[in-house]
Amino acid sequence: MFLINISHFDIIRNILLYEGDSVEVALECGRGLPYCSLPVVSTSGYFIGLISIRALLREKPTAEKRSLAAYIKKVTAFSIHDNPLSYQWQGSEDILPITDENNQYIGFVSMHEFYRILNTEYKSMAAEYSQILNSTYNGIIVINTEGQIVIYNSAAERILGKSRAEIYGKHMSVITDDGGLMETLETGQPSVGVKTLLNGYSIITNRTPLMDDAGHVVGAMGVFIDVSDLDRVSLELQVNKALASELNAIIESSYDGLYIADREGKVIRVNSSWEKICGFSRQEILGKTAKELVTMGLYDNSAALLALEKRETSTVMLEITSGPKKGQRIIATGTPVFAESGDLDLVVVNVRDITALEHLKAQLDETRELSRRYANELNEIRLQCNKFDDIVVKSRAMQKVIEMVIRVSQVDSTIIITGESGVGKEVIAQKIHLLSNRKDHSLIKINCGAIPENLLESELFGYEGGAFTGARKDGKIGMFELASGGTLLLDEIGDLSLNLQVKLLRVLQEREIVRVGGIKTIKIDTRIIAATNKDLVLMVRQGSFREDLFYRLNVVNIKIPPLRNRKEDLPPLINMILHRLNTKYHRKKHLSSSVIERLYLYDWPGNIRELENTLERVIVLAYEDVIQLEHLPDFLQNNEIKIAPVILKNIVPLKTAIEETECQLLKKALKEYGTTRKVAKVLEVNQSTIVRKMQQYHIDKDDAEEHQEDAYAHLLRI
Ligand SMILES: Nc1ncnc2c1ncn2[C@@H]1O[C@H](COP(=O)(O)OP(=O)(O)OP(=O)(O)O)[C@@H](O)[C@H]1O
Repeated sequence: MFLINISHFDIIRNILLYEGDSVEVALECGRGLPYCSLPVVSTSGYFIGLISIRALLREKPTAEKRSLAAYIKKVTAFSIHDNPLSYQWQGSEDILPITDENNQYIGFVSMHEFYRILNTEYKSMAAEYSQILNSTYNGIIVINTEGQIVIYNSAAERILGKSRAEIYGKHMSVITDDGGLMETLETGQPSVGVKTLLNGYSIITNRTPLMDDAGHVVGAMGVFIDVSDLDRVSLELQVNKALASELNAIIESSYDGLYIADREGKVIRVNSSWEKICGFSRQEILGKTAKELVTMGLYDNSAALLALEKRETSTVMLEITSGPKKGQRIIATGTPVFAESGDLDLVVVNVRDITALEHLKAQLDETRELSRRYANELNEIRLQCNKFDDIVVKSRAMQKVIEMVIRVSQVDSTIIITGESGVGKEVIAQKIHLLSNRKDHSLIKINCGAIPENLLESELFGYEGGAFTGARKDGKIGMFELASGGTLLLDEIGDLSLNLQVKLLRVLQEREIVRVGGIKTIKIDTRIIAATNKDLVLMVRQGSFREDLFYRLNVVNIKIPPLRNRKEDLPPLINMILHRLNTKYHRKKHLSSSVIERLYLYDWPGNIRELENTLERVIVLAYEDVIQLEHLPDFLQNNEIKIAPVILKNIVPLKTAIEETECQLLKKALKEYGTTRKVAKVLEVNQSTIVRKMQQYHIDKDDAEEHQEDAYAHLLRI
């Protein structure tokens, strides 16, 4: 392509003249030939010059032979190696002599032939140049000195969005954005690598002025390199780079040690955690195969190897067998990663220091143990709750009592249970005993008020043989000893004589007894629970109960509120007692709603025992299955029952009694009726009086019930 050689031309070799030839020979030789000139060659074959036949013919013929030498025109021959394209023909000769590099004459080419071939060559060159121009990916525009577009290739059409037909020969100004080509034409200055956005394409332009041999600007060429694809690729590259650095950060920041092996098991990547856990640097292992690492004795097993072999996620426990972490136990999981083709691509191995896991396991075990203990305790509480199935614990006041019972049952401290007759003191003492560690031993109850003093002493302490008249010969063991390991309930403790109070105090202090008539002290392991419906504080004040004994007994005081202060317990109590009685007497009795209402309104001064007795009497005596008002005893038939009598237990100043009565009345009414308006209506006073009285007695509507019991205690203490 574009490489033409003169040897490709039709070289005429055998028409020539020698320098010694005469003019006549030359004329003879040139006759009939289509050439005006002929080459003259020396005898040694060098090219000398050209002879113009026409010039010879113009000469007058003479008789003597004339030498050619005078007519030879010196011209430069064309070397066989010269490029015909660069040949500039300036003379009038019609042949071109050809010589070799040593100026040895070869032949000649007719000028006609020379230009014909050159012309053909130029045409094909032009076509090829055009092809090249149009097939180049870069847009090329060439303008002449006038700024007219003379070259405009297909890529330029694509980039500028204008066809060649529209543009060709037009002034560059037809293109809105000329890419600075006119400027190049004007300044003659090239500019390279200017990036612009042209017609939506990202373009780099190179502008070059076109110069002639004299250095004049004869045009300008602009090359527009479309880098839109490049930009896109570079954007993709940036995204991929960011993704890679993100991945890198994730891998590096992983708490688990990670190493990645290729399909041959060769380690291609390792993170810092892996280095830390295993004690090897990445330089030591990168490029080595999983098998080599085991053979080298770094560790004794390989999850990567296993995953490669099995082609599935595999976990192994391994031990580091060399390096600073020698002896470290590790859990490693190898996960194979497959390419879309299904071929195994990579293995990702995740390692974790098992010591941390073991630590976690220990924590888990501890937590499990803790929850097992809690579950047991919960179970225990549930069991304890079941132990209250046979009694009613509905009201908040009774729930508080039971909570206390559960707590005190776990310790051996002395307890005093106080409350009116029939509220359930003995029941509570039994519960404490049954819930305590002493439950497998006896609970012995002794009523201190029911036995004469001298008898009570020997009952409690026992006696030695012959201690007194009528005493057994071999003596008798007392209640303190009998209840050893168990519980002794001293009921009606308020009825204990002062003499026995001293003795009891000693037992409580020393935890030992001396039998009546004996001298030997006997250690006892008996829990003492005392119970009374008397006001021991008052008795202490009056001197009928020893203060020191009172404090000894009063370590824990369980106060059971009277039934009238916990009416929520009444319906379930009625149900429970009815069920028990119906079973006992094989009846199916139930109460009419008016009876239930009447029972609710009654104050039950004899508490639960009174309720039990009343219901038993009704169940036994009534014929009908549904108990009506008329079946109730007289004291319950009274319609005025709603107006509860004020029970006076002690002599107190009138003003105090009135105030306490008012206070109790208000609290009770508030509890039952809720609003001051309703209370005012029931108590038949103004609402403002109720509000004023509440302020006077510092009554908060919510704690009316809570403080009821304390109010009684306060009243009794006066
Ligand atoms: N919460 C309760 N639920 C069901 N029955 C109860 C409850 N409290 C007490 N009782 C029953 O009430 C009756 C009287 O109880 P308990 O003998 O324990 O009272 P007390 O206070 O010891 O009486 P006293 O002072 O007269 O000795 C018993 O039959 C008992 O079973």
